Amino acid sequence: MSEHERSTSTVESGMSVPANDIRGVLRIKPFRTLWIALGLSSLGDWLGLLALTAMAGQLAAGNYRTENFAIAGVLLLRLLPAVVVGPLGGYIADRLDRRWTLVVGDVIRFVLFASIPIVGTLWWLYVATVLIEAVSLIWLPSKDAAVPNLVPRDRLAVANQVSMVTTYGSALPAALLFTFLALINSSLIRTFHWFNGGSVDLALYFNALTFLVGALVVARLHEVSGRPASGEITEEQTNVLKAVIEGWRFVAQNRLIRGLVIGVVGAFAAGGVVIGLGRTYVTDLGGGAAGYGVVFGALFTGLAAGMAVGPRFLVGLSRRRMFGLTLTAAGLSLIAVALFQNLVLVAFCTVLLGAFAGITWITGYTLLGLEVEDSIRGRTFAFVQSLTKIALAAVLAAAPAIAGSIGAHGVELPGKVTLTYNGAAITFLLGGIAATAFGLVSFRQMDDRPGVSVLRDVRAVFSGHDRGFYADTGLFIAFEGGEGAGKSTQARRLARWLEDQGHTVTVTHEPGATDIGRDLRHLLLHGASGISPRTEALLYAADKAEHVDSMIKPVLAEGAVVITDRYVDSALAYQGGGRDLSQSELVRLSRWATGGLRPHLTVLLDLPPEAGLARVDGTPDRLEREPLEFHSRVRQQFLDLAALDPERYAVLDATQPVDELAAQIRNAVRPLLGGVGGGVGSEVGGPGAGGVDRPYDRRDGDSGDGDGGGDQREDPSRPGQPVQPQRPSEEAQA
Ligand SMILES: Nc1ncnc2c1ncn2[C@@H]1O[C@H](COP(=O)(O)OP(=O)(O)O)[C@@H](O)[C@H]1O
Ligand SMILES: Cc1cn([C@H]2C[C@H](O)[C@@H](COP(=O)(O)OP(=O)(O)O)O2)c(=O)[nH]c1=O
Repeated sequence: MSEHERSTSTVESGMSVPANDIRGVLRIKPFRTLWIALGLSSLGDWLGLLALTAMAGQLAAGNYRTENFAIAGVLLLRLLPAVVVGPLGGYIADRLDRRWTLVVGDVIRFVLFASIPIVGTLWWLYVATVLIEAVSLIWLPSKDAAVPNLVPRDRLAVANQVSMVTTYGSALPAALLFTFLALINSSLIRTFHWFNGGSVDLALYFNALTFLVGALVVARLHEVSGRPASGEITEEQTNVLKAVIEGWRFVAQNRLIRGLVIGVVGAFAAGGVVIGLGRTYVTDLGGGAAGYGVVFGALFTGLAAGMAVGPRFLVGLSRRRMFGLTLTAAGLSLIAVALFQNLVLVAFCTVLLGAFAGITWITGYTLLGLEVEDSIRGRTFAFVQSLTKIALAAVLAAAPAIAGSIGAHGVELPGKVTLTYNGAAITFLLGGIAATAFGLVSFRQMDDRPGVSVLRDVRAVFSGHDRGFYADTGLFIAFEGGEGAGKSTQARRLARWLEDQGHTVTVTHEPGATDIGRDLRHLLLHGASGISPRTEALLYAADKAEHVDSMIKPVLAEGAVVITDRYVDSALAYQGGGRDLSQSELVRLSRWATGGLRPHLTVLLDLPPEAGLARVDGTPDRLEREPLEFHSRVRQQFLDLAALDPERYAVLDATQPVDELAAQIRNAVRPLLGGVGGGVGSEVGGPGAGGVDRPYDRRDGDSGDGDGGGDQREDPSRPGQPVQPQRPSEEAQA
């Protein structure tokens, strides 16, 4: 294990894990049990979707048109109950014992799924699909309502994130499993006479089994028993149609939301076309059930990859631009899927399609969270979610129907080559063109940098130019966090420790470390009330510009350590998360003010704002007087920023005692002190560390370590040599 890894794991295996850490929530046993049940049921759901569409196609086999209508029927029946009677599920779940609802729901779904291949007719497949959906409509709200009782409040957001990732993330293993089961199934049919079922029977039986196991898992979960307190669920259940109608009013008024809604619906429609017609298209290309599994899996691999790496690119590019661009790219990928009549190429383009759609989706969600005004955010979310459901239902139903009515067509190419384009390919093409158009429209609606070339922006992102830079000499550490998190306390503690080891350290803070800064600080914190958010952002930016130029850069140039109490993240969190200013604009403003200088490490001291504000004494300043929701948004924004670049952050639970925190901070800083202590050779710093031309300044005659951590203060291989800075990674150096 490298020094870096060791220090991170020490930090995280601390007694209390930060509230935003997934492991923390999974350590709660009842939640973990419920999570396993959810995982099984989601796996079953996806497997069921694949198997049922495949089976519907088979049962109606023979005619291109009826096959497509049969598939459309299954997809529509799956979605329709949710759209029409969605809230009813919550209402019923409200009146039943939760554990029994979950167990019985799973057992019923087990029986229904197992019955489908046994009965083996199309009409029973439809009836069972509706019944299964109806049960799911009660099962899911019961599950959702159970979670808040199993998890403490501050971990609820992470718990929801885990549930969401599990629900969608299980599509990929389901696709792999489906492919695998389809292959086994065909060899079973060949080998054994008694196994004379259809090519997906095995998948359906397996699927049934996931529900039975899920039932057994939940049966042991006594913690979820009982009925919810009234009102608990109904809050979650918004009436779909009502939300849509009310939502139109906001959409019509707001350019940003209009662009977002158009885009999100476009992305869903593009994805829906692939799901709705994937089965037919793969058959057209000569692939069977296994091929279908591959394409389906490709879509979700792409989605997952896009969601995982997309936000990293976002650091440099305006989110609004990113949104329209990736949607356009998703549309173009769908066009490529339609034109290439080859299964391998189709699978490849489907990965791209999924990746772009994934980035669009996550960007859209982030935009909704960050840039839509607080007062209408809830309604906008409800509106977008309802609309996507309806769009998905419409596309899933319409696409196979359109494909069925188009039928098969050939295209004559010069040289006597005939390309056959069936209804599915042509529908894909139409869907791709529509998604591309949606992407372009929403780009125009939302562009926040008119007149600036898109190519230049994109190039800047890929060259890393826009991401800022890290000083070559010295070590720059920032402390961030809400009011009273303990930043100044810990900054001083760390400085003392570093000085004891012979480093030259400057402790500073924002705002107000320079002469001009002091005046700005006074204006900002104790000046007249009613300062506009933009003015506030500019004044903080002015303070940063002065701070960086006149203090931070000169000290770093001498090779010393700079520890600052607050830096750019404070602006992004307070002015961006707290006020409603655009994140991308603030990123650019801060970058301009600081010349792009970024800390080698940011220590984020995370704690609930109530706790932090309670620690602050004296008359509260202008920002401390802001309401609790303001401070909660600030906290969330800090956590989001840390999540974008985990290597550069140490996120610590600031409710811990001062000494414990100080030790964890030392652990996080130690690997950056190149040449100090062991394990440097295995550090992740890599080549970047070797290129350092200016070592730290280091006083002679080390005094004691002071923390009893047993650290070595010198590189044993280079006694008496000054220490060299190490960087967590090279990637970010511009
Ligand atoms: N880990 C901690 N636990 C309890 N109280 C703390 C802790 N760290 C600091 N404090 C106290 O909280 C108050 C605010 O600490 P300070 O370091 O000034 O926070 P900040 O700089 O983040 O506003 C001080 O009274 C300090 O003694
Ligand atoms: C640096 C910075 C601070 N702030 C806010 C956060 C704090 O409420 C205030 C700084 O006050 P300060 O008293 O230094 O905060 P703390 O004692 O918590 O460290 O300014 C911004 O809003 N934007 C910024 O860019």
